[in-house]
Amino acid sequence: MANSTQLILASSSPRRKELLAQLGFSRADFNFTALAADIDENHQFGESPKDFVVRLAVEKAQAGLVLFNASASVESELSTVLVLGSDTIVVLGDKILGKPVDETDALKTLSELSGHMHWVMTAVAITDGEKILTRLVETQVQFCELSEADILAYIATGEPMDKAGSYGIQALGGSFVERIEGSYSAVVGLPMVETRELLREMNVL
Ligand SMILES: Cc1cn([C@H]2C[C@H](O)[C@@H](COP(=O)(O)OP(=O)(O)OP(=O)(O)O)O2)c(=O)[nH]c1=O
Repeated sequence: MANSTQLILASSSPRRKELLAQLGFSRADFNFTALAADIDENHQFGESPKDFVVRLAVEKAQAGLVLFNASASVESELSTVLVLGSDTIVVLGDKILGKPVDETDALKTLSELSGHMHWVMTAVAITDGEKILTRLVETQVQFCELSEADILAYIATGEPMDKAGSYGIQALGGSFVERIEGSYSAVVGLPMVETRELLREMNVL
């Protein structure tokens, strides 16, 4: 990674941080800074799930750039800044399922996912302040049948509360997943292949 390029991950997700770090294996000088870019994540009336998730990834990247620039030192003003944002949603039929607002909501979501196939959509956006590149990755996930007791025991672990669709495929929630068709890393929050492509296009890797 050129010394004059600073990569920022506009995310507070520890999973995205881990996945992005894994992409730097071929560059000893690969590094990035993570900062939380809080945006309004409300769905707009009439917006398709695909447009919604891409918009949020773009807005996170743009908000991250604004935040970074606001705190940048004179030295860092001389370098190129690239900011990466990402967003994940679960889509069941025509319903968008984000993170649960509370345990009752998690129970409702997991009951709906039980025994059914849903889509996980993850978008990634990277910007240098002038251009913005995006990728959208859609993955099909089939859940096994869950009893209410299974769901309540899962909710009691606390795992669902910060995750889209109220589950984490990378942890206990993985035991509900019968099969997936698509990108595992995208379900976890950052599609590795597509993110690597974007970083290559921006000359980071
Ligand atoms: C479906 C699924 C989602 N998730 C996570 C990925 C995302 O972190 C989260 C969805 O919320 P997001 O709003 O996409 O991200 P976030 O709020 O966690 O982080 P950021 O600061 O980048 O906005 O759900 C899993 O960890 N495992 C899964 O199996």
